[in-house]
Amino acid sequence: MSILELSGIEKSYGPIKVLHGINATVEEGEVFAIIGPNGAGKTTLFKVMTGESYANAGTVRFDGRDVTFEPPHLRTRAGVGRTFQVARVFNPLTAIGNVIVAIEARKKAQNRDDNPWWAVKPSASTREEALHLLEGVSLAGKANFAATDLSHGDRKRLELAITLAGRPRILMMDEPTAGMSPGDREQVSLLIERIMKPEAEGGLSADGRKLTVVMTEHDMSVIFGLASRILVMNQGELIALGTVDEIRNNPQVREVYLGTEDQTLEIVA
Ligand SMILES: Nc1ncnc2c1ncn2[C@@H]1O[C@H](COP(=O)(O)OP(=O)(O)OP(=O)(O)O)[C@@H](O)[C@H]1O
Repeated sequence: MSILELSGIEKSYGPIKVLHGINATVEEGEVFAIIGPNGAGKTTLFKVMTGESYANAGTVRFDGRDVTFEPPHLRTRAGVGRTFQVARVFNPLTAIGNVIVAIEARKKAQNRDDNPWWAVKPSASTREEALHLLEGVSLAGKANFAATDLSHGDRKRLELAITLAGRPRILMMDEPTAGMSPGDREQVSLLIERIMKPEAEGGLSADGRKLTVVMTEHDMSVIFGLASRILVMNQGELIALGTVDEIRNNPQVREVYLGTEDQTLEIVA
């Protein structure tokens, strides 16, 4: 079943049109990657999906509901989680403190409780859930570190735990491996594969279903290792949408993005 549907998405900045009628659906449980050269419109399309930017024409549906003009915080509440190129964590708190606040925020939203979060004393079950999430992203050993003392990679792990605390149905990841070494990138790929699984299978998806992931990413080995399907953009147009093999063998994609050198493709083979 489609969890996200984009129909006829157009977007302009002033007189300049940067998205030209994008149609695509994201299926539940898949890793859907958006790739393309610099300036192709990937980030703009991603923001239209998260609500950080609104389309000038077309519709965005999440779980069958029209969310085209719904702001990000309401989409988050409905199950759209989001991570950023530079991890957004709350520096004054510890790692576990960050996750506790996110869990309490979710519970408050569920209970429609307007008490300020700082009045909350976390329950034992909240602490347990926070630790479980930190374990899931391999950060339990640093639960009591101040967020500000964590490395770049660990901050990304923490941001992931914070986002998962909201129990999203779809996880929108903007370049999850940005600024990482090749070894760290591989770790992140393995982590994404693992956390997507339902909890019963050792993952962190809380509702028994596989989590859906949408990502923009420049590292082709990450994309080709993880993606179920890939959307390729060029100059605001969707030029291809298909499986890894279909995209790797698409002559237009090779010409505008992957390169025609066999060497380029061997690296990611
Ligand atoms: N806020 C903005 N105002 C005006 N033009 C913008 C704005 N944001 C993006 N653009 C333009 O829209 C086009 C698409 O940009 P976008 O950032 O979506 O591309 P991208 O594929 O994500 O690029 P990159 O890989 O470099 O991040 C570019 O020409 C860019 O200059």
